[in-house]
Amino acid sequence: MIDPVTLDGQSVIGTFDQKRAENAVRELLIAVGEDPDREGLLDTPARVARAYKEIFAGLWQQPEDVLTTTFDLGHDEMVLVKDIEVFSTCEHHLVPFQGVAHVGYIPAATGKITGLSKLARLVDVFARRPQVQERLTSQVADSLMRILEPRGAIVVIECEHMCMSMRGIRKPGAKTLTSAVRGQLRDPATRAEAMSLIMSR
Ligand SMILES: Nc1nc2c(ncn2[C@@H]2O[C@H](COP(=O)(O)OP(=O)(O)OP(=O)(O)O)[C@@H](O)[C@H]2O)c(=O)[nH]1
Ligand SMILES: [Zn+2]
Repeated sequence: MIDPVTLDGQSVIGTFDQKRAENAVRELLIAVGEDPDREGLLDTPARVARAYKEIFAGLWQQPEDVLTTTFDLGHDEMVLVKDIEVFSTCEHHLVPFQGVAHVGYIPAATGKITGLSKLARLVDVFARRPQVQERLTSQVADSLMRILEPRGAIVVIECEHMCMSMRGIRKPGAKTLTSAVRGQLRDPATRAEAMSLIMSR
């Protein structure tokens, strides 16, 4: 057993092991009563393992890897990117949750601004891990605060969880909203301005 390493509040114990993932998928197929040696399933363990490598690629990335481009535009008012598509995986059932993220921040007067696409890349770093929506939301906000040192940050995520739609309680269409608000965006007027931008269609 490798000692866990804590990444942004999430501990991981190693890097991706393709062979081990293939063996696990083969075992799972046997466990559900399937024949992993029938023609249609022959390549499935390797294929699923590769898919998991992609789906969980964020486990081996750091937010610093994507918030690279920073520049000083002298702009010190709110920047908000909304409706960023999110695909993540619920850590309780390993099925997807999907929706949108809205990410905003107020740069410091002399502070750093990042490229708009980097905010979407930041969401992906954390979404591509086994997740709960609350932790995903706060990881995005906390890493923005740490790396860009803005005056404030707001992250709102709206998702449908397949573990609530396709199984269990079976309530398709139910949406979970989570928010993480930091720094000056906690001020009621500033927060209200951000929320009205987020909610406007
Ligand atoms: N807070 C939170 N809960 C989540 C998230 N994703 C899934 N869950 C919940 O995690 C819980 C796991 O509950 P358990 O009782 O251990 O599992 P279960 O028997 O499969 O529960 P059901 O889904 O109610 O059938 C469920 O209530 C899920 O809805 C998430 O992102 N955040
Ligand atoms: Zn779940």
